[in-house]
Amino acid sequence: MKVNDCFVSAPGKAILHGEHAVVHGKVALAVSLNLRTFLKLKATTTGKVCINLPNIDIFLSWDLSELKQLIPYCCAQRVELKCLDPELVRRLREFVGAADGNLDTCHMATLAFLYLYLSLFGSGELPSLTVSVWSELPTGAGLGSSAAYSVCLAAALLCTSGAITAPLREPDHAARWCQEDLELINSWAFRGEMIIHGNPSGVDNAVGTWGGMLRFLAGKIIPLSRVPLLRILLTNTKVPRSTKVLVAGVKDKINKFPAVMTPVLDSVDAISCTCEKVLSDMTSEPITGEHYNILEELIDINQHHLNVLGVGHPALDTLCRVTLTRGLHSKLTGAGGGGCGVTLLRPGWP
Ligand SMILES: Nc1ncnc2c1ncn2[C@@H]1O[C@H](COP(=O)(O)OP(=O)(O)OP(=O)(O)O)[C@@H](O)[C@H]1O
Ligand SMILES: C[C@@](O)(CCO)CC(=O)[O-]
Ligand SMILES: [Mg+2]
Repeated sequence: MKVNDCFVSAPGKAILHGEHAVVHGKVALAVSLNLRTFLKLKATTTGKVCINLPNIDIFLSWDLSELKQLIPYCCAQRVELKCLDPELVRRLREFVGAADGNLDTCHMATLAFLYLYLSLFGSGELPSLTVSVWSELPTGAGLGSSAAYSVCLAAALLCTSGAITAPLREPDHAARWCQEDLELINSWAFRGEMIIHGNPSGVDNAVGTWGGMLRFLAGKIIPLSRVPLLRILLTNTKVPRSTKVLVAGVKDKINKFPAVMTPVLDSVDAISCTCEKVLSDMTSEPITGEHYNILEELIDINQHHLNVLGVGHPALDTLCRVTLTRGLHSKLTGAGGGGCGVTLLRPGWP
């Protein structure tokens, strides 16, 4: 099968408030970054599928004949948006040598690629192609690298399979898909995230798909257009961590102490809603120091909550302490446990 070449990109994100709580049905506020992941898909005649992932040192190729062996297991049922095909996941784990569940998060990227490739092409002829993905985002540092990767894979493979059309180029050369195509991309990116994360809320792939700033609640995505210009400093502690492990740890804590943890999640929800209200006020009335005082206090309270949820790290504590000596307020962003923090900069700072 001969397919067209394709080049796509997707942004990373920062979460202002609501990480972890959003997995448990609470509100999150997130914004896209001008750091992107890029994917180039090239049609080949080698009879192979090759994947080059230089950021995580993975370079693999398979003969189409090997992959065809997996087809009878992948297209029997149309799986629902919110769940993976468990039989295909099991077969793929076996295929990549991780049947015992022993797969590091880097190799989850391979599994996510194969899952999407076989799900989208399994009912027809498998195309021979080479996919290369590279990113400006640090991998596994809280800036949505897994979601940007999954969005790129979903967009390129859907485009190549003919499920969505190649986007029309606008005069400024920024190509855009229609809403329906974006929803399809988002739903397949969510499956990629399910493989890499285990139990994602969907907020990261939503920002990676639509960009801009949005409010996310239980799968519902509301773009926020009335927001003031905020200056946010990103700091990478360079402490490695895995979102999958951190999300599972929070779930365990909630199961162990439901009466203790539920109010914490409710409070994070209220922080997101209060922050959203203040941001909206800042677009309809003159911005004052009081607006910033509230935003800073919300950041401090949320950072304490995230420590209570068990996703802090001494390096993040240091970030908060050091920035506070300059009068600035910081919190972790994304899954925490290391990775990146955000610091709100007041206008005119320093
Ligand atoms: N450029 C990339 N190439 C290949 N795989 C990637 C790339 N970026 C991310 N990944 C996949 O995503 C995993 C990291 O995802 P993880 O969710 O733990 O961190 P994150 O998405 O950067 O942070 P967060 O989820 O907190 O925003 C990597 O181990 C790899 O499987
Ligand atoms: C920790 C988390 O809330 C955000 C990771 O960027 C996980 C998720 O929402 O899927
Ligand atoms: Mg992630």
